Formats: sequence, structure tokens, C-alpha cells
Amino acid sequence: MALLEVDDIVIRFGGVTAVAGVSFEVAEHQICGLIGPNGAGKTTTFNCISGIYRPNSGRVLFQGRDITGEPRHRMTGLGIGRTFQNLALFRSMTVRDNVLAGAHASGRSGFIASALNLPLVRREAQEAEARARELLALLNLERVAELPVAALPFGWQKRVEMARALISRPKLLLLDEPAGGLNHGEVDELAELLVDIRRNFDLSILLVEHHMSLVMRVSDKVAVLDFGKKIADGTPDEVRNDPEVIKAYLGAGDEHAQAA
Ligand SMILES: Nc1ncnc2c1ncn2[C@@H]1O[C@H](COP(=O)(O)OP(=O)(O)OP(=O)(O)O)[C@@H](O)[C@H]1O
Repeated sequence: MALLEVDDIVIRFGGVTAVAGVSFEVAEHQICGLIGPNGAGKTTTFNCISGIYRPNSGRVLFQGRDITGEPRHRMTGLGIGRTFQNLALFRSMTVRDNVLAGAHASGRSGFIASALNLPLVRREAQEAEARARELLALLNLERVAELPVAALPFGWQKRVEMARALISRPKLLLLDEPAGGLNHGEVDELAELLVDIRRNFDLSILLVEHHMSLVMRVSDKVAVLDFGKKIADGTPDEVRNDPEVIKAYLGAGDEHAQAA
């Protein structure tokens, strides 16, 4: 059974059909890239999976369960973590507290238990702190753990966001353009980090990304959208040599064609 199944989703904005019947699957433990020229429908598809948009038709299944239209605040509890293109961190809070904030979203104890500081709440807090330490080490953030996020370079802030998404132990990590704004060296580090994350955690990754060499390097499979439709789906090598994909990127201009 696929971990994530996107089944024939259609999303319209007024007269614009942004996504016109897209289907693909992400298997357990897989890194899947979602690519396509500008305006292809990648972000809209991503937003539909992460609960921001409800599709006009079609379904999103996660671990076999229909999660179509589940609101975004339920995603963490379902086992889906995400990062944002333009970051969504508490900038004046420390790196450690930002990571810990991700644990609160998935905590099992409710408001009253927290107010009374019951043993379950204390145990959850200890577990979250241990896990934050582990993640800060893995993402090479230990040295800056007590600094406010705003003091860090952009590439480091992205790692903080990744740690915050991972603390709730997602089965699926959705990454929205993680390489955006990174320099060449930082993109190389990100590629290694993604492979490390998959090795260290029992999860799958869905990656929406413009940076073609990153996608081709880390993905087990790649789905390609163009004008709201899926035009290819396969291994990086299959997709790279697919005539439809080459045509779509040639049409999109030299920069993309070279990248593909
Ligand atoms: N909120 C919206 N209202 C109206 N049209 C939209 C909206 N969001 C997206 N679209 C349109 O839907 C189509 C797909 O857009 P989308 O942002 O999903 O593509 P994309 O592949 O993510 O593009 P990019 O790579 O440029 O981010 C485009 O034609 C876009 O103009």
C-alpha cells in the first residue's frame, strides 16, 4: 500500500483549472520529487495534500485513509509534517524553542492536563526535550541552539524548520522548495541532509522543488506536472529522458531546459 495516494485531483480557481486530474503515489520510505515548469500546478497540488485547499474532485489518501479536505491543523496529528517556502518560524525565539514548538502541535495532553502539570505532561515535555537535542545534533544546530532564529543565516533557518517538522515524528515530510534561496554549497549540504533524514527516520519525503539537480540527486522517483496535468512519473533517469518532459522544459525556456 502506498503511504500517500493522490487520486485524480482537480482544483479550480474561478475559470482557471490549476490541477486537472493529477494522480501519483509516494511509497513508504521513498523520496519523491514533484517538478514542472512555472505555473504547472505543483504548489496547488502540495497545498491540497497539506490541507490548505480542498480539491473540487478527487481524493487524497494517507496510509489508506481518506484525508481529502482535512484542515491543516490536523495534519501533524495524522503524521504529516511540512516546511514552508518562506519559513514560518518564531524569529525572536531561540532555535531550541522553535524546535520544541513543533512538539506541542502533536502532544497528547490537553489544556487542562497542561494547566495542572500532570505526570503525562511532564513526561511528554521530557521526551520532547530529548528529541529536540537529538534533532539539533543531527541537523548540526547544537552550537546555535540558544540563539534567536533571526540571528541565523537563511540556510540555517531552513534547517531549524526541518527540525521543527521532524520533532512530531511525521511519516510523511512535505518540503516546499527547500533549496530556494540557498547557495551552491548549501544545496549540496541539503542533499546530504535529506538522504540522512530518510536513513535516520522511518519516513517518506515529498519535495516540490525548482532546483533540478537536487531533485534528480536525492529522489527515488519524480512526478512531472505541466499545465495542471501529470506528464511523466518514474525514476530520475526515466524522467530526464522522457520526450514529453524535455518538450515541456524546452517550451519553458533555456534555463529550465538546461536544468532538466
Ligand atoms: N489562488 C489562486 N487563484 C487563481 N489562480 C491561481 C491561484 N493559485 C494558483 N493559480 C494558478 O494556477 C496555476 C498553477 O499554479 P501553481 O502555483 O500551482 O503552479 P506551480 O507549478 O507551483 O508554479 P511555480 O513553479 O511558478 O510556483 C497557475 O496558472 C496559477 O496562476
